[in-house]
Amino acid sequence: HGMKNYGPHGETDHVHTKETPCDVCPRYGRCVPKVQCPAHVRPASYNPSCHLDGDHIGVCCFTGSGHAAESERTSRASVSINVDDVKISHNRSRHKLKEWLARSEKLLERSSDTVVNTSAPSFGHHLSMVTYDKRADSLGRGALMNLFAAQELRARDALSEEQLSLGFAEHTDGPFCPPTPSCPTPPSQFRSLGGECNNPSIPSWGAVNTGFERLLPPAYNDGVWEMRRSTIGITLPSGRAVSIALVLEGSHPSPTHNLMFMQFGQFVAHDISAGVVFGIGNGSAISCCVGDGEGFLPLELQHWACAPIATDPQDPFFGHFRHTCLNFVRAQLAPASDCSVGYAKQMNGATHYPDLSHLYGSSPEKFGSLRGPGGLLNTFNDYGRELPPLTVREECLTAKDGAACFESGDNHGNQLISLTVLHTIWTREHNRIARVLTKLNPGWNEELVFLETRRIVQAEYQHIIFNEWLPLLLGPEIVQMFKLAPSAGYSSTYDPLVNPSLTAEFAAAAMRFGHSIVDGKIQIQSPHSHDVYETISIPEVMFQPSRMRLRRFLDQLLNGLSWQPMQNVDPFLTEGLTSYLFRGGNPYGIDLAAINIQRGRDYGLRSYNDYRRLCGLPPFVDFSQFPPRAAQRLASVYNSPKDIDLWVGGLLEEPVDGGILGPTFAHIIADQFSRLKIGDRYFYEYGSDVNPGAFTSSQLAEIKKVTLSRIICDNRDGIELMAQPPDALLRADLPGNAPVPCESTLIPAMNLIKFKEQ
Ligand code: HEM
Ligand SMILES: [Ca+2]
Repeated sequence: HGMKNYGPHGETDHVHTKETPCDVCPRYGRCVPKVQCPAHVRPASYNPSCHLDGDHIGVCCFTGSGHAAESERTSRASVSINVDDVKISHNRSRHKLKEWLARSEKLLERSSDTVVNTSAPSFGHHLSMVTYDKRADSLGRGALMNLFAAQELRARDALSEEQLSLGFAEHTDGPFCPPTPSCPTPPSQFRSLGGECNNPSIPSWGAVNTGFERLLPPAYNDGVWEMRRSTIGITLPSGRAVSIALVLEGSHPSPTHNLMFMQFGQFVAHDISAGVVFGIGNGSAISCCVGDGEGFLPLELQHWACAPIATDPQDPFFGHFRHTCLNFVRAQLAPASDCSVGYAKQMNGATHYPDLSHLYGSSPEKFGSLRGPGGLLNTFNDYGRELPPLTVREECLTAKDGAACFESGDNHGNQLISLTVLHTIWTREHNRIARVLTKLNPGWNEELVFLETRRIVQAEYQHIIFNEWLPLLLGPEIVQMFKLAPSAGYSSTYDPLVNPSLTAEFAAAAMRFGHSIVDGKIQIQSPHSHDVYETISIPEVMFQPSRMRLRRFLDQLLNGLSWQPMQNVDPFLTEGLTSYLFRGGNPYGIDLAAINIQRGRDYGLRSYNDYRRLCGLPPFVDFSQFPPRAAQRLASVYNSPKDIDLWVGGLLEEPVDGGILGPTFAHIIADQFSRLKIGDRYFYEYGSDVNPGAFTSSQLAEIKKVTLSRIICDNRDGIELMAQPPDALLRADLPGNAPVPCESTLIPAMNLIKFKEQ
């Protein structure tokens, strides 16, 4: 198709290639990929190039391994601010918070206008980002207070723009301090539920309800929280306008990767990244539009978290429904763990680590409701088939009689039926292992069975991410450059100075590449003839997983995910996401592309060019540097190439060798998973020198035999799925990947005997 050469030119140019790279960095500098050294993009920063492993070129970095703002804070002298200024700012921000909460309360009096109807598509959006964790709310309020203090100090010029953006504001504690987690000594052998107590010196790193960090300082219009504007200070084109111009409808199936690659990706995304939107009253969905989108609510009825997306009355889709407003609610903020004031950081409602927090829950309350007797997870026994427990919340978007929605650790497991299938498979894997361990170790109590099982399942899952999913995503070069491949035995890459936290760039843009690989239709195939039994349009099965109760469905869907190709990563998204997302019983849904773009601005992401520079790629100075069609489309909405949103620019790039993503997304994602490896003390590959819950080397060897195909085989119903392709993430029709019986040695299994206590 004509858009294939949509990508930019000269991607491989490196800014520093002119000089000969150093073999050893001077002054204790560390040689890292450019994306891991934000300092190198600042004028006058000295960062000679150097040799990484293989043929890769990195930069000598002198600012440590922190994210942009943090490294600066520790490497420069702190600036102290007048005590009176600080006191005034605290008082004012307390007052302002009261005012804001009162305004929010008042809107409830007009709830028929200001709260989203539970049958509207926007309600599905709300369900995707809601948290029921009460602590999240109180932390969010504290974060707002600290934010007001920052605004106040900035307005009084007590804090410069630079101090703010680089996190210089040390010794300016805000009015709110989040409680410090108390950690056991010696450290627990098991990961905590909420992710705290992982890093020995900063126990809040990576914990649930903490903020996303950043690769580069944010691009808030006021430096604090206002959404980004164009380089010349005018508002950017509406997210919907960009979506119409650049995100097209079309089907381009991947020649190699299957739909399970997509589904596993979303499963991982939900584990590590969960933005939380502001709610109103007792967690209701805020409405910023009249009705379902007939217009903007008058400002006095708009919640302060509203940032609705304007659509043109001539909109090719929403125009038919006379919609001119797409609902959008800004994401909640999290306070800095050291109480400092600064720019807004959005809250992550998941533990940042890949630890199956969306399966087990990340709060004691949630966990308590999921955990069953005997070290098992609770299940719903549906005539002999184990499914996740039915939820008591009203969560099915079209609540027909007999509709079934399920519980999960993160409350978002019903978003798409194939996601619910993965929740089911992993729930069963936990229970499968718990039963074996109970037999092997009759002396263990329930608690120990549970915790040991969880530790093993988390390790299997981490192994699948690093051993199977990432290589197919990033390609061999980038995997090598970022040291992401599993080692032969223990790995020795742990670095306690690395903050594992997710970056805003990863969560609000790069990892959302996944929306491009979604297919609008899921095909349910017969395992024998590959006849298609049923083609399901995805909006039908969003927050509507009732088919899970059909006896043959789970196996059939798993077969379908193996055979059906995913879509390529490109600027094409299915209308199931861009027009009909969460439509429920409505003739229209919402537009995820427009939402992604608006979310990037909500998070203060900088423009695409800035991240190209960070990754060592040349920025675009003129639209004509893009291939003609992309150039024309970009120029039709953006004023300047400097304004392009990261998610849009990233999707326009041609993939890196052996991977499926363009270089900018690939580097942002590689950096993230490298942090999640080298910054996680409990990473499955670390030995007892680092990891308080280390596996013995023979246990680790068993875990490394596990593949996603093994997990699928061991937890299918065995009604229609008898054979499984050895590589679960590649198309079953690829040479060498033809399905084999689940008993085949081509799908190796671990031997749990190594977990029998001596
Ligand atoms: C049909 C499938 C999918 C649906 C319906 C869906 C829907 C959504 C929605 C509604 C959001 C929240 C948007 C916002 O307001 O910011 C979201 C966020 C996100 N999605 Fe998807 N998504 C799907 C598949 C995927 C896949 C396959 C991936 C990755 C491989 C992915 C990665 C993400 C990420 C990283 C976020 C941000 C999460 C956060 O931190 O809030 N999604 N998605
Ligand atoms: Ca997690």
